[in-house]
Amino acid sequence: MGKTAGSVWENCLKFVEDNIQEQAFKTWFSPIRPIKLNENILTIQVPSKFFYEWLEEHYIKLLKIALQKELGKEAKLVYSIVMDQKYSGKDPYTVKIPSSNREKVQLQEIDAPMPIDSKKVKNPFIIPGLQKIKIDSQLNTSNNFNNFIEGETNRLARSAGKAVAKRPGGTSFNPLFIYGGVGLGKTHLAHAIGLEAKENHPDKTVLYVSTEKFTQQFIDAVQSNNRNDFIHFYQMIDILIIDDVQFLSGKKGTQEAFFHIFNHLHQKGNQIILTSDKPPVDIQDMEQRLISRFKWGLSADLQAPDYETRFAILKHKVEKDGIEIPEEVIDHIAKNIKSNVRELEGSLNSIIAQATLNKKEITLELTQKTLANFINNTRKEISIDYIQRLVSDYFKIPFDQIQSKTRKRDVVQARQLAMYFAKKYTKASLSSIGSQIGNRDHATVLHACKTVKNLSETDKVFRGYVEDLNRKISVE
Ligand SMILES: Nc1ncnc2c1ncn2[C@@H]1O[C@H](COP(=O)(O)OP(=O)(O)OP(=O)(O)O)[C@@H](O)[C@H]1O
Repeated sequence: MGKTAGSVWENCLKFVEDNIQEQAFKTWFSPIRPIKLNENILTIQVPSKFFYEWLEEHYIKLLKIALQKELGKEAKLVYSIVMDQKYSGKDPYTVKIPSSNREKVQLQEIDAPMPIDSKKVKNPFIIPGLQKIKIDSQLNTSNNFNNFIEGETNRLARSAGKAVAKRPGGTSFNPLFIYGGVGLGKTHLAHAIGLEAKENHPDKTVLYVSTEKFTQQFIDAVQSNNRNDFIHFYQMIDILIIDDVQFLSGKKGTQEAFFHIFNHLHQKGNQIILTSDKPPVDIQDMEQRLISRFKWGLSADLQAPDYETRFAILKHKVEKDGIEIPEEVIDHIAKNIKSNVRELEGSLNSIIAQATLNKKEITLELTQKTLANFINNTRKEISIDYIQRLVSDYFKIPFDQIQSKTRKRDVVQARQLAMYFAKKYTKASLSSIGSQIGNRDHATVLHACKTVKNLSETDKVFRGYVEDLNRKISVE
């Protein structure tokens, strides 16, 4: 009977087994599947790129001897990476991706196996048949460095991002942890780093994913028994960008999977970029081992832009869009809209819209009027009712419980927070706040405000609640 891929590989394994430790053999050789024999060329399937690199580094000489014993001096080896451990037997060049990723990340086709041209093969043993997996990086090209305006408040994060894009994995900024409040440019910067890294290193795989999507993919993978495939997939990425990691909070399973991915990538010197709305230590319900890893590299914050940066951002935007606006208008917006860049852009857009709709010129007067409306509109929804609903939603405590007389500890705490924020964000009097939140008197409201203040100073977890809620309310 003629030789088959199976019989050749079986004999190779016997030889390898006699020459290495049992444990190493089990780890590195048992998962390999022989898939094709074409004259003196054997194709084997390995479960990941990492796996292939390990074989190359540690066992290639042994493999060569083993294979030459079977197929003669001209023996050659081709690797095929198949994510799904169970090789389907249909098409050796198909990289199987967990269905969750296939749909959501839109992992694309792999490179077709390179034609085997022995004259071009540099390594006389290995045929360059290793498939490279192409993935869609999910990067938004409009969020690049060219239109990310530099200023005092983002300088460190921006230059760290630039350094990472130049030498991904090669700086001590691994992971690069970018944090800051809403609308301050975390996502924009993360995309910019990814885009520039891709441009500098076209051979590297870059992937941007939001934590929400990552979590959903993980849930899908678990449900379809593809947990390992999910982890292997992410372990292949050279530059992994995960946005809003604070949303991993409380998600134990996803945190665990991410821990394995993080360790693997970090160990290999692959770059990890994370964004969050708060610094690592302030993320609640996050495994300590992850928090400590987040701090391994560089944590850089983005703060609310100062006047000069706000001015420069507005100026850049109008110039880019080819809109003529007097400098005093830009100055007026930059002086009045201070909270974040999203709001800054929003206010500029409403001024442009007003002028266009009414066929008017953009003047200081029109700007003042529009801005007054804009500020009113963005603040309009902050009513006591709105605050109560937000608090009820945040703590998952039914609205009517907050309104009730119950003295249950968590409800009391939620009620006190609602009172505190009602005092902070509305013009209502203490007694009016009390009557709208559980029909209490003004002394109760006063007591609630003091309690919240005191607890924020002494209790870190509680302070986290206050900051989270504050952020949520002030965005609206
Ligand atoms: N330095 C900057 N220069 C130019 N545009 C900026 C800058 N910072 C932020 N922006 C713009 O502001 C808007 C909000 O930024 P982005 O979405 O990146 O914020 P974020 O911090 O990720 O917010 P969130 O916490 O809501 O996710 C985007 O349109 C972004 O392009």
